[in-house]
Amino acid sequence: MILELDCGNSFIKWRVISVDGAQRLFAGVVDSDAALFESLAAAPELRVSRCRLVSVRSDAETEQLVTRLRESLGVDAICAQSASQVGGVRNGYEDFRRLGLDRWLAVLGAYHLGQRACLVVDLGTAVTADFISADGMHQGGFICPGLPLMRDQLSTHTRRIRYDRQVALAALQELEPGRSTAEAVERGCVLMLRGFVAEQLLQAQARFPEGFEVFLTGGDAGLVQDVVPGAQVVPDLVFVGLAIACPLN
Ligand SMILES: Nc1ncnc2c1ncn2[C@@H]1O[C@H](COP(=O)(O)OP(=O)(O)O)[C@@H](O)[C@H]1O
Ligand SMILES: CC(C)(COP(=O)(O)O)[C@@H](O)C(=O)NCCC(=O)O
Ligand SMILES: [K+]
Repeated sequence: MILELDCGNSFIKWRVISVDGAQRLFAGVVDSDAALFESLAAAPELRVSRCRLVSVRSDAETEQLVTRLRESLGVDAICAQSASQVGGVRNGYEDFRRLGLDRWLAVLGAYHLGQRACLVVDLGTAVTADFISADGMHQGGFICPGLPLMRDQLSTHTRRIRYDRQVALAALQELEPGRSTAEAVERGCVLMLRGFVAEQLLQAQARFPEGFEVFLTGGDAGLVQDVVPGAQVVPDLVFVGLAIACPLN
């Protein structure tokens, strides 16, 4: 079994696939290393022989996780590294090492699945958009705060924006103008995300007149899905790229 990990700024997405990659055996989302090892311990008949991961966390945090994986599962995790080119895809950053590794893998995954020009939007702690031309050139992208950062900034920097999490979830049942603080903030922030995605779509239309594929991923992809009716929502997009960047044979 192969253990795959996508360590974002807020959550670790993990999954266990069969060695031939054909089956997804276990999967989960956890908010800490400790919770990851609890989940793995609870997976019945787990036999991990290989492990690969991508992390946008600090080197120290990533090394700590790799050490713990070695101690508890006996596997040496392979970590995705920056590259100026993988297969037919070229990194468009001035310094390719600066492009977030999750973005790079999502770009690799999208181009592999789409086989033509692509727009990739990843909605997590931050929201990122990346453009790839039909011939595999990553053209750069945009970064803005994601939903959790937007709402946290509002509550941190105001005196009277306060509401609890349960109310927040209920507020997102619809997007009419809010009649409470929770509704006004939650819906306002979701509209920011949707507006951002709509703008990326316009940019892609101008950039790729011959046509393009749109990929949405990240924990909040569902909130913007209907802004781009033809979009493919691929929660595992980073893992698709991880398999390309870190082949195990
Ligand atoms: N089951 C879930 N677990 C965690 N976050 C979720 C879930 N479903 C939706 N979300 C949303 O996804 C966001 C995190 O997305 P994610 O792509 O995991 O972020 P990151 O890669 O930055 O850690 C959360 O802030 C939350 O709004
Ligand atoms: C932009 C990000 C913070 C997104 O992280 P995430 O929301 O997935 O946790 C991450 O890709 C990152 O740290 N990038 C480095 C900066 C850059 O891509 O230019
Ligand atoms: K992201």
